[in-house]
Amino acid sequence: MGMEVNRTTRVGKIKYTNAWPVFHYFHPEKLQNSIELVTEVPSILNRRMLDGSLEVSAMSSFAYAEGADHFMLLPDLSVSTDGPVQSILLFSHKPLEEAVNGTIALTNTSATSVNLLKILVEKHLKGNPEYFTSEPDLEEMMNRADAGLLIGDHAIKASWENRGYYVTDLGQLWKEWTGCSMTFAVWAVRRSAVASRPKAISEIVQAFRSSKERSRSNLTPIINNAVREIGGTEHYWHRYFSNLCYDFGRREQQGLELYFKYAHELGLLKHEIKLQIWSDNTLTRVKE
Ligand SMILES: C=C(O[C@@H]1C=C(C(=O)O)C=C[C@H]1O)C(=O)O
Repeated sequence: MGMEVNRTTRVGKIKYTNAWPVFHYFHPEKLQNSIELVTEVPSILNRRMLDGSLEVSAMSSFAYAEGADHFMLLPDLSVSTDGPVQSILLFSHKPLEEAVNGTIALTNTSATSVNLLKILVEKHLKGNPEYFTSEPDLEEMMNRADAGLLIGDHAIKASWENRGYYVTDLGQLWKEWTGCSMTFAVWAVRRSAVASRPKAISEIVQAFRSSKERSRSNLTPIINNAVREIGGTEHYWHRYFSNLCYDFGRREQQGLELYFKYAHELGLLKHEIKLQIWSDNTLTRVKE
């Protein structure tokens, strides 16, 4: 067939610091294919991937599963932790065991973490709370609820303020309960884009992977940006970024599969999910 038409590919970037290493050296203007970068909180990127107004995005792993028929995962990319994450935090007035039978406010910026909380509460802690969705404003949440869930930089900033709340790190609780790692974000591509612009997708995947590798070899520029834009100390951000895993290997995939299995058992996901990962020869298979 003829040449691929160079249409603009819309790519979503997570607004939170946790995704920075994969985006720090991702420079759309240096790529051959035309790219428009959209920076938003995860819940908005999720919606735009589902409605087709983005072709490629970092997004909530839970939202990938909801739209798995339309998506493929990009290889070797995720935001995961094998234990505490420091930025997925449930703040509560009372100890966790009591809070899980009260009222819980959920940030409207997340998909993975709100469902992770539901899994942990129902399956592990045997709680039965009432949930409501809220703007990510801790004070507002704690005025109205027994506990509040924040993610990303909202959680990080709240954790620095220490208002005497109990704090539960969901990455840590998941690890204690299952022994598994947890994948909060994945990078996905719409299948329609795999078919219509394979070269652009290849180039984008390469650019993400090389940004990740470059960031890994020297975190200093990213740490400095975080101190300047969010606050906190170099020491804090060094620990934060070194603790996050940006790969998507066997261990991360197993943890995510378990999360999807539990989500399906609780009726949070309609279908069982099989991870489908894009590769450079995906197109030949899609065409068959
Ligand atoms: C580690 C984090 O993971 C984020 C959590 C997400 C979610 O809960 O849906 C989505 C994307 C991730 O970047 C975080 O926000 O702190």
